[in-house]
Amino acid sequence: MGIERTGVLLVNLGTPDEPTPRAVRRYLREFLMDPRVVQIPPVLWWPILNFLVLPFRGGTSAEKYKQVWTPDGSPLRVYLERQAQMLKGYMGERLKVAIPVVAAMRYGKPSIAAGMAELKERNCKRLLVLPLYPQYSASTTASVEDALAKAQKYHPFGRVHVVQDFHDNAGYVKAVAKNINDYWMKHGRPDRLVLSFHGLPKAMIDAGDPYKTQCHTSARLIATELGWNDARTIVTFQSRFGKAEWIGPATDEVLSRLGWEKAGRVDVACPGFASDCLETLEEIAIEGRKTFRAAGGKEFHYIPTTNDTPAWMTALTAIALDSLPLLYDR
Ligand SMILES: C=CC1=C(C)c2cc3[nH]c(cc4nc(cc5[nH]c(cc1n2)c(C)c5CCC(=O)O)C(CCC(=O)O)=C4C)c(C)c3C=C
Ligand SMILES: [Fe+2]
Ligand SMILES: [Fe+2]
Repeated sequence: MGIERTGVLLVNLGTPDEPTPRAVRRYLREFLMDPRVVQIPPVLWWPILNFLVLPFRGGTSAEKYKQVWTPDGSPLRVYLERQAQMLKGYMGERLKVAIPVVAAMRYGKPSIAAGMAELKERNCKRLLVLPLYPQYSASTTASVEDALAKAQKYHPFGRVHVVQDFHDNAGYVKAVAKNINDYWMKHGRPDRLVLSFHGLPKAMIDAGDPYKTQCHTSARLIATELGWNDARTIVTFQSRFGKAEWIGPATDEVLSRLGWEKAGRVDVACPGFASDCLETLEEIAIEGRKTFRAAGGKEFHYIPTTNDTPAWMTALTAIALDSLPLLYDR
């Protein structure tokens, strides 16, 4: 069987349908009941989540989502849909055959099962899955695999290949570095560059998750590409959730210290996110700036992620094309 019967599923984490406490609770309930994400036995965790976490977090989180919501919806979903459209166009140009590309979310809508159903309807027999997580984690990549395995029962494909990560892919590294450099060409260079990745509970790393090592490798490669692989570049981890110990150093603590030390201009980029979302636009661009300035820092810049920039879409196309031969008959 050739390439023409292959469909591509472009997957990201998921986001609420609306910036309301109800919609946010619904989304967080699905997300935080995933045993790959919260590894507390469900009988203990379910009441904690539903009676202690969601009643409060639903409201505070909805307020945060309101600050970044666009007229077309949540930034994560808007970018995912644009990325899927562009990937389809770029792949079609390179392959000279149009193959379907469908966007899906691990939590919320459009679901992975719905994406698979759509590709089956379009007569696809094989599936290339591209999770938009540059660094592998069981909490993200493996969780997408869980959802695929579950949906395979209803929407079976003859063969499925899941891209595991692309943390050291040359196209990814160059696209992130170019994005930062393009920003610097317009706005000048900082004194410090903070590369902030989403955090993870330390226990997951101790259990063998390669995520932290992959983040550090990506950061080193990106900084080297920029000619900044030295003390000016600092790797941090953001978005701590819950009471357990998370990997560090924590982004907010480092921003506080840099402000307090009068370190000069600080730019933050988030190479672990393939598009802007709540965690970059609210937590870094809004809250991170406040933290830095409250500590006495003066100049703070948030550098947007690669989103739908041509360099990133070209790199993503190359990542997809590199994996496609695994789905041909050889
Ligand atoms: C980029 C990779 C991500 C990893 C690894 C990850 C792990 C992880 N996240 C939580 C808890 C939350 N994450 C939330 C939002 C969120 N997380 C990622 C990505 C990763 N998460 C993204 C892209 C987003 C943004 C979604 C959006 O709608 O824009 C949230 C929800 C927001 C909030 O209430 O603060 C939570 C909660 C855990 C526990 C975890 C690892 C175990
Ligand atoms: Fe997260
Ligand atoms: Fe957050």
